[in-house]
Amino acid sequence: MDFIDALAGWMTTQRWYAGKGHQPRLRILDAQPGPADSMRYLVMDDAGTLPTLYHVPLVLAGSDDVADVVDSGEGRAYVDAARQHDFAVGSLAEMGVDVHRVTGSRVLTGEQSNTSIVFEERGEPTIILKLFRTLHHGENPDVTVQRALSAAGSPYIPRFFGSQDASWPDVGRESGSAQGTLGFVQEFLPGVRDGWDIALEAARDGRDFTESARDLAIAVAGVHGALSVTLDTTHADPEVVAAIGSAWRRRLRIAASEVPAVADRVEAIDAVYRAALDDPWPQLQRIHGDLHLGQVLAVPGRGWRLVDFEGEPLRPMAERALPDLPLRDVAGMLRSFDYAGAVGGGADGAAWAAACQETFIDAYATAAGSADLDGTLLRALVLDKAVYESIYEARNRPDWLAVPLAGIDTALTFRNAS
Ligand SMILES: Nc1ncnc2c1ncn2[C@@H]1O[C@H](COP(=O)(O)OP(=O)(O)O)[C@@H](O)[C@H]1O
Ligand SMILES: O=P(O)(O)O[C@H]1O[C@H](CO)[C@@H](O[C@H]2O[C@H](CO)[C@@H](O)[C@H](O)[C@H]2O)[C@H](O)[C@H]1O
Repeated sequence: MDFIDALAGWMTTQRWYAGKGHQPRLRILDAQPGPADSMRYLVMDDAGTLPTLYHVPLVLAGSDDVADVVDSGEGRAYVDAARQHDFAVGSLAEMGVDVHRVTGSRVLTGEQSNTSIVFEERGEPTIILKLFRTLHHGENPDVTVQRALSAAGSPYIPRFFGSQDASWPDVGRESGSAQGTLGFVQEFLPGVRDGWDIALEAARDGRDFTESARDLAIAVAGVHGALSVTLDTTHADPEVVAAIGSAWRRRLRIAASEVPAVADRVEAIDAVYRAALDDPWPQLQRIHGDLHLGQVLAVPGRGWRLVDFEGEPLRPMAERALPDLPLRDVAGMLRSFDYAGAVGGGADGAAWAAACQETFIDAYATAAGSADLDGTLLRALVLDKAVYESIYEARNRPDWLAVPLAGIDTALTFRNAS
């Protein structure tokens, strides 16, 4: 088997491989020397509807009797460099971190669309490096937003330590090359649990979660307030509003073509979009962009922290870096309570979710930093999120498709009643 076939075979087994549902068609766009004798392969997959560029650092091991093998032969093997301590520490140093106190490293396991490595200093986990696996031209929003929040002293995110960019050939650009983010480093928060885990347990047991929902709303509003003063904002000119409206409708068309139940509701959903597009809009600003309970971490004794500001994975990267409506994040959290209520399997999941949603909205409205809560706009954004989720679930977790579909019906019923 040649190298490219072996690479394709290995990549499809990785959680971060985004091309689920098709056979990869790979070509190596570039190979750049990395730390600890590694080679960063920048690998284009042309098989999907849009080409995807993957970041695949590999290192040659002297024996083929090793773990994480990508390709092997003649007693040697290419292995995943991300799982090699020397590569990990070398990358950390390249991102500007003093590595003298680092005593160990390990790759985080779990449902991750990137690869995160946790480092110990004197035996204690203190640093986390997130290696982006898909690369895009332009700085990754995760870096732009977390660096700005950290510099502003926001208490609602982990502290930002550094990042690293790379350039690669791109015949589609006038300059002939593209530049984007390979990864970044931040403070590791020990002993955290993510909000999804905690909420699901509470929903299952029918335990009140409104106090946590209130604290979450305060954290989200605090992040919005800090971002509205630290990064660019845009006036919602008619062209900007029209562009966001087109993105809603583009998404609705994709969902309608993949999910019959959405196709049946296109007109009703579009009526809500029309009303929202006719409303006066607030100033647009940077936001989280894919906020849900899985993106918030509870730090023992210190409250909530938001992570993963990369935006929705199904959205084009250029769109994710634009100023947007803070209510998009509010809508994301409201939908997430709905998910936890539905998936938790408690006696009255719907009532559990409704109590969290009500508390979250009330607390957000009065918290420092919050944006104006326009009901029509919020309803459109809740629908847009549920439409996005219907595509996400149809493609990744068909068993859960009923959750966003029920969310769409609730949002439409609410509109008819008002
Ligand atoms: N600063 C941090 N401290 C502790 N754990 C973290 C930190 N950042 C991320 N994590 C853990 O890693 C998981 C995945 O992080 P995330 O940024 O969402 O990665 P991805 O974009 O690959 O999904 C989080 O759900 C959390 O469990
Ligand atoms: O991979 P990411 O965490 O960036 O986000 C994607 O996957 C999420 C699923 O894990 C998806 O979130 C949806 O499911 C959550 C429960 O697993 C739920 O809390 C969210 O409300 C729901 O949107 C997210 O939309 C997707 O972008």
